[in-house]
Amino acid sequence: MYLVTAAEMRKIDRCAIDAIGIPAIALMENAGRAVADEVERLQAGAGKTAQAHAGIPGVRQPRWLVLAGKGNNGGDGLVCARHLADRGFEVRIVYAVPRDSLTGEAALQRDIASRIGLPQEEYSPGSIDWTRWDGVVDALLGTGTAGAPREPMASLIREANGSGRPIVAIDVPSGIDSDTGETAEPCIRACVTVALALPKVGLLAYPGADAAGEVVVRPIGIPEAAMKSEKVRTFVLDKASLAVRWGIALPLARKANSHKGTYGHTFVVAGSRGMSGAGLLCAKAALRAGCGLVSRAVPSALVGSLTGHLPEAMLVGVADGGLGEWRGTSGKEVAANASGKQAVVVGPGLGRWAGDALWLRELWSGVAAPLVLDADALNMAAEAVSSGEFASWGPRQGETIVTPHPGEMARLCGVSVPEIERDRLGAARRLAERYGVHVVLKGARTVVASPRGDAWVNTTGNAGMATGGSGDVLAGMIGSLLAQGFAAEKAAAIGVYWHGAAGDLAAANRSSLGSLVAGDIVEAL
Ligand SMILES: NC(=O)C1=CN([C@@H]2O[C@H](COP(=O)(O)OP(=O)(O)OC[C@H]3O[C@@H](n4cnc5c(N)ncnc54)[C@H](O)[C@@H]3O)[C@@H](O)[C@H]2O)[C@H](O)CC1
Ligand SMILES: [K+]
Repeated sequence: MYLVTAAEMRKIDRCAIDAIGIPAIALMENAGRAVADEVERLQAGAGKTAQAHAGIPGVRQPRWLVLAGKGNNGGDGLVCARHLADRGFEVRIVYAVPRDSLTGEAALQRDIASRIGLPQEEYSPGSIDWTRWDGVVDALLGTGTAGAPREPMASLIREANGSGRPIVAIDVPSGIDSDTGETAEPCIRACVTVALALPKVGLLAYPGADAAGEVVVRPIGIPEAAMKSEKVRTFVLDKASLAVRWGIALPLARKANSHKGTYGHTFVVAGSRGMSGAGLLCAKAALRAGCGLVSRAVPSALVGSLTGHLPEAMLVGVADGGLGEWRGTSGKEVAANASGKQAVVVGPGLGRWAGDALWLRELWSGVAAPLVLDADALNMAAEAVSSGEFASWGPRQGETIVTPHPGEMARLCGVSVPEIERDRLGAARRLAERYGVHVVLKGARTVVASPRGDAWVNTTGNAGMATGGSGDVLAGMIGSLLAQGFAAEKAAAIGVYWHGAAGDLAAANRSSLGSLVAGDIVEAL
């Protein structure tokens, strides 16, 4: 499914209205009715509507407040109020603006609401008895939001949040930036957000995702032709998108008539003295993700102690002068060992040493296969970027995937972590386009961005996966998928989705998220 910005939604909307000729008021009617459906569903969960509808004596009507702004989001709210009233709800409309400031379709809906006698008032701080109401519809601000909610709307939002009533937000919770997920102070804290036609980026990206609660996407009658009129390049990374865009489903199919050579050979360059677990997790994840063979390169002094720990993987010792660390090895030799493999993963648990950026450069240009750079390899690359040295590295032969967490991403981009977190999608996209690499920006709602400009926002995973080794597992999985022949964008997207799904499965088997460890994710694959 597409994931859109406010501007993209506006263009799609305009195409449906202006080019195709669907009246705006029809879309608004569908939008308001869809929200009323969700309110009814929520209220039915609370038990009252069903009983009231069944005419059970003594059961009072459900009571909902509709908070309306002056734009089309407010108009959607007024339609919703009308439908709720028709379904037996007691409703009251509270305008956050002077009633006569509504324009266009919203003004029309205001007049309809007046003619059918729906109770309406203009907000004045402190005048609402919130205890009287079962729930609240937030129709204050939608995709036309500019900046933080202004007074008196801001006070109304604070009162609504403080009321403890369930809030159903129309399209987006008022106060979020629909393009980035940034939240203003104040911002509606919804339990359900009904996204109209398509989900907006800010509903998936944190902290907007927290403010949105459960996101329900409802069609409002915008034809597919209008959706396709705008070249949207951002997608929700979920089961449906993988199936629709690429025909991919998990578990990945395997041919009956196949052998280990069919599924490729992953070369893992990871782990060193004191950090050998990173390499183990990475290699094990690669095996569990389905490639035919895994070779694990380690500083040769470690070969003895690591032998037998992961019998399915081969160990390749790289001459290290007896140090057990990568600083004693030659990047050229590592690259030579990688030759003939279908994918190479470099980074987890490497450590850092003087001159390591030059070591990485040998792999950058010496490895022909697709390459995954993670962890310390990213810090080496960041150093090369900031010193200007990276400019001379030139393009690689195979595709490159970088898998930074926000800290590594900030170093790669030469900005602060909050700057990355403010617009994760934008940051990932810019890095991908600038360096011609595929970017996997990790964190809650991992972003996958390709150098062609396409991007995905992941929906799987949980806070239990914020644990040491989780990233090593992901790097190994992506390497494994590359080795199996998936192009970089697919390998990254499938890897990210699957890693999160495995984490969710692993979490379901534990009583607390905090007790999840990276090895559980590997086992859940
Ligand atoms: N997706 C669709 O095809 C449809 C969406 N609909 C709904 O329309 C809104 C977008 O409506 P729009 O009129 O463009 O903007 P808003 O309603 O979000 O509000 C704009 C309104 O509010 C004022 N304003 C802006 N920022 C602030 C602020 N920070 N504080 C106070 N006031 C602010 C501004 O002056 C504007 O007048 C979309 O989200 C859907 O809900 C259609 O109804 C159906 C088709
Ligand atoms: K809203």
